[in-house]
Amino acid sequence: MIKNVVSLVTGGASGLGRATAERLARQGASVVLADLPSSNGSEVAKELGDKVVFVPVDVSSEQDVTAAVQTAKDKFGRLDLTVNCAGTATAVKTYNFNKNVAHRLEDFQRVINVNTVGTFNVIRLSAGLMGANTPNQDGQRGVIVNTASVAAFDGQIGQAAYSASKAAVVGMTLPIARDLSTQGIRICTIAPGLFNTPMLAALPEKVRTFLAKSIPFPQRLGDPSEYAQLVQAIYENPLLNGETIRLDGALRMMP
Ligand SMILES: CC(=O)CC(=O)SCCNC(=O)CCNC(=O)[C@H](O)C(C)(C)COP(=O)(O)OP(=O)(O)OC[C@H]1O[C@@H](n2cnc3c(N)ncnc32)[C@H](O)[C@@H]1OP(=O)(O)O
Ligand SMILES: NC(=O)C1=CN([C@@H]2O[C@H](COP(=O)(O)OP(=O)(O)OC[C@H]3O[C@@H](n4cnc5c(N)ncnc54)[C@H](O)[C@@H]3O)[C@@H](O)[C@H]2O)C=CC1
Repeated sequence: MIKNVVSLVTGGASGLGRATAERLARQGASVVLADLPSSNGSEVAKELGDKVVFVPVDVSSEQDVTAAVQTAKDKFGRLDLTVNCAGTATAVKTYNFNKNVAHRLEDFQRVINVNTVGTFNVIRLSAGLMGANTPNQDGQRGVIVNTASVAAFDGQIGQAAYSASKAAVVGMTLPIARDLSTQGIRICTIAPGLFNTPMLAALPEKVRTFLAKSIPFPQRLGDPSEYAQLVQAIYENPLLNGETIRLDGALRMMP
């Protein structure tokens, strides 16, 4: 079912987005791979073949995302699947009493701007192009998959900004499913646990080991291909809509 699908994958140059672009391309889908101009998206797109096109995008920019959606239309004629993987994290306490310093407001705003505003920006502009599709026999015109995090539910010390930004993605999932239902566009959110990507590699080794040991089963970091597998399952199952799915080996993060 993935063959001939036209997709847009944000954050496609690295980690979960890259694995998703790879899986889609391998099965014959076309991919608009959107990532920051500073990323290696251009090289990744070349590696993945002719049907993968890199577009430099900051997901929080209306102009950039409009250009990415337009690329899907110009190069491939339509848009069937959008996967929001672009994201950023920070780890700072709300108030550090040892240093007598408050969490910088700009850091909080930056994380919300990319993870929440950026995700919504991509959703709203993708929906416009998907709405022009001819519906399938079930009335479906398109599918959107977002990426939250288990931190939306059990954020740790230092995760106020990140957790808030991801909880907002969880929160927007049902109302957007309702908004887009008239056009037959489905939307689901994946809340990953701990995946072996460059983002997680930024955590101190001690924290990573501690976190991995706290996963009930399987007691290891997730492989990005396992995230991509769920994206495909969501695309292929017509009844999945308005839901957030934890993909975490039953992890519940400690404070
Ligand atoms: C990416 C996802 O979507 C999935 C996830 O959410 S993965 C979970 C991500 N979790 C985080 O990012 C945790 C964020 N928090 C932190 O990094 C830190 O708590 C903080 C930097 C915000 C503050 O740390 P702090 O209280 O000032 O203490 P700090 O001096 O840094 O650390 C004290 C000790 O506790 C450890 N520690 C801190 N946070 C820890 C945690 N969450 N788990 C285990 N150990 C931790 C430190 O490694 C350190 O150990 P040592 O003294 O032996 O070096
Ligand atoms: N790795 C993990 O364990 C988990 C990751 N997540 C989420 O999954 C998503 C993907 O994360 P990873 O692949 O791990 O991280 P990553 O850091 O490997 O990849 C993120 C990609 O997003 C891009 N990006 C960042 N800001 C952007 C912006 N403003 N516009 C366009 N692209 C931007 C980066 O350039 C990068 O290529 C993120 O939303 C992250 O919060 C959630 C839970 C766990």
